[in-house]
Amino acid sequence: MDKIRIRGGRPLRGTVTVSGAKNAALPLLCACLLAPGNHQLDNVPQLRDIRTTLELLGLLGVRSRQDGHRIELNADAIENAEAPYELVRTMRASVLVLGPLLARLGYARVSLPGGCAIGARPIDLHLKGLEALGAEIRLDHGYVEARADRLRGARIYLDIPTVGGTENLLMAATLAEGHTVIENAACEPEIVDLAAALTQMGARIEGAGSDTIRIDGVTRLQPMRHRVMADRIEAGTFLVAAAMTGGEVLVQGAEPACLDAVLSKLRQCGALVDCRPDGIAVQGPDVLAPLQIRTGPYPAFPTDMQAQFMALLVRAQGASVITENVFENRFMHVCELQRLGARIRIDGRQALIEGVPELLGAPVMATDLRASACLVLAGLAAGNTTEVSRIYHLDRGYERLEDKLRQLGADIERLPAD
Ligand SMILES: CC(=O)N[C@H]1[C@@H](OP(=O)(O)OP(=O)(O)OC[C@H]2O[C@@H](n3ccc(=O)[nH]c3=O)[C@H](O)[C@@H]2O)O[C@H](CO)[C@@H](O)[C@@H]1O
Ligand SMILES: C=C(OP(=O)(O)O)C(=O)O
Repeated sequence: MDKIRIRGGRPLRGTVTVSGAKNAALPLLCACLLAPGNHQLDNVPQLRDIRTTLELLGLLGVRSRQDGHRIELNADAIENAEAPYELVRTMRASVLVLGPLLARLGYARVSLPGGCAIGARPIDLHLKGLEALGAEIRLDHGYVEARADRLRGARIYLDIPTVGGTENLLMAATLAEGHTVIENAACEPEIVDLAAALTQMGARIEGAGSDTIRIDGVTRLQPMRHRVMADRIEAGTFLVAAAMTGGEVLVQGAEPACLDAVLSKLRQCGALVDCRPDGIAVQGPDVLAPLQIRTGPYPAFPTDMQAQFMALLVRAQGASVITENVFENRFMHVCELQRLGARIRIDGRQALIEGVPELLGAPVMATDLRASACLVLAGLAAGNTTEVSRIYHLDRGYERLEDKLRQLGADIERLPAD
């Protein structure tokens, strides 16, 4: 398995360009199942999760061609409605084929994704919502089997504003008969991006980005042509990297409007943040101030940035508290940060971080996507050498992270498996 080796202690400087958002591209690719014809998606990041999704869509009968960051897909013939365990277990977002398959074919069989490192992550709300739309759902040997001759519009209240659940139901409702209202919907920018693409396909949607989404079903949709939004989490990761190394970086293409909570915390820790027409520039402070962070559904502070901020706060001057409200087990990076000398105590959903003046490099192991990013960032700020193993997690969600960091002056290299 590949590793990343970092020799830390260099401030990052320069310009880096943000890629398309993984979490927008995945539902957009699944949305292609809704309409026959030739779809085109631009600004798709080159990531392992994207390759897995294309493999899954291929199994279902979608033909695709990738040219750099453009993907063309043809969804004329959906021959198969089954998403197998082997693929779903490697990428939970595969469950996003459920709504579109059901809406288009009236049937879908999708493996239950199961838990993952950061939490149990059930899909009960996706299933309840589809049942409200008239689907008959059966669980059979770890698979969800869903059937409906034609979905019918309904009023759906989500107990939790689930991102994937909102996306699955939004896609399904576009082809349902009549009016659907999703209440307590997730408001994440990726949902706005998906709704924009669906609207361009002919769907009738109002309120995406708010907690109430209204959909008037149509009988057919046209293929999409869409440019995937910029990745706000990748952008945030570079901003944190610059701030914690005392560097100065412009993240080109970053959208400040999607990053309010993150930018506010960067300013509170002492960084200078400048939102410019071409992106966001950040200059790190000499001394990092401690922070109180509480993660939550958008527009609150994103759980996907929690681990990266912890890497920053371990060197702040004073005590910080991070409360993780979205996932019950998203502190797996803590014991690895401790190997570098961090002083962190976990108390339930809270991490209490006592800043230390310096970290010292060590071998560490990545456990999930953002934990990997956190360890790479910590390695950039630590003295000596840090080696991060199991970086396949990183490749799920960051496009050429080590190349982009090297371009900013980091001493970082990928070591191929022995
Ligand atoms: C591909 C993608 O976009 N992934 C993002 C998406 O994941 P994902 O869509 O899986 O996250 P959800 O918003 O669904 O999960 C939020 C919380 O709701 C719970 N829940 C969810 C669905 C359900 O049916 N029942 C239930 O209890 C989950 O266990 C979790 O505790 O949003 C998360 C929260 O911003 C991000 O961390 C992920 O990066
Ligand atoms: C948790 C994440 O992704 P996924 O939902 O694909 O596991 C993430 O992007 O941080």
